[in-house]
Amino acid sequence: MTHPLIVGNWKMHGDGAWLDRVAAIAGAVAVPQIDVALCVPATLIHRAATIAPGLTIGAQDCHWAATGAHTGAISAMMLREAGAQVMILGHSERRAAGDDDAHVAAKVAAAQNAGLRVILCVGESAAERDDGAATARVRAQLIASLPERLTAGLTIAYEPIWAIGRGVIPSPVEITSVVDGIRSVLTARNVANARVLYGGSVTAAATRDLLARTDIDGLLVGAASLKPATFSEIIGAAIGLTNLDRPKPRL
Ligand SMILES: O=C[C@H](O)COP(=O)(O)O
Repeated sequence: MTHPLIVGNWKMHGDGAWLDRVAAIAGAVAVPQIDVALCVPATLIHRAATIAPGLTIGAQDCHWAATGAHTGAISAMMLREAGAQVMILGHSERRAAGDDDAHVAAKVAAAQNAGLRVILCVGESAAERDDGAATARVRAQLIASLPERLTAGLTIAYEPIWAIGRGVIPSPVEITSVVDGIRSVLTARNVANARVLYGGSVTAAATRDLLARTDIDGLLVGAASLKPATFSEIIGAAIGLTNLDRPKPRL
């Protein structure tokens, strides 16, 4: 039986008052048959990891250098020391803010060197989808976003940019094509055991259909992770599916 991985991404939401939400989410995941991570703003990582030791706390970005004159930046090792165990990298919102594939690859290397498990995001734009180029685009982006040396603990999140925060989810055929493309890249890089997540407008209602697919190992959840009740519903739906016969345990 595969353990689905559900990752919440709070993006730039949350202050100290939100630690109650962290505690509530931690309470919903105290079961062994599912992996849940919550990627909070950097300012909350230490406090979240302290109050919810049973919940995997993650970061959302890092600098690619281990140390140096980079005013305002935070290294992967600093985030790990604060309590992060996983790191989202290459999110389309970071790419839109200036990260290119080479930056992302360097950050993946930095995070892995710091001992963090990486959730590497890839996804096509609306125009690329309309051109029928989604799979080719995502494959190319993934190839260019992977560093030369990879260690274990890599997860890829397929997040079509046009589906993020829009209330739309790609068709099963579209997801199959892109996820197959992602897995072919991973196989070529000898990381075929990596998990592949889907992200983009995930809701509790959509969770069952998405996780019933055998090619998706979990979900990256944005807006629906902000409210513990909603996120717990998603987690609950995922737990309910762990009794299904999912043939390919990964990780
Ligand atoms: O990292 C999460 C994604 O950007 C999805 O966000 P969303 O669930 O609000 O569409």
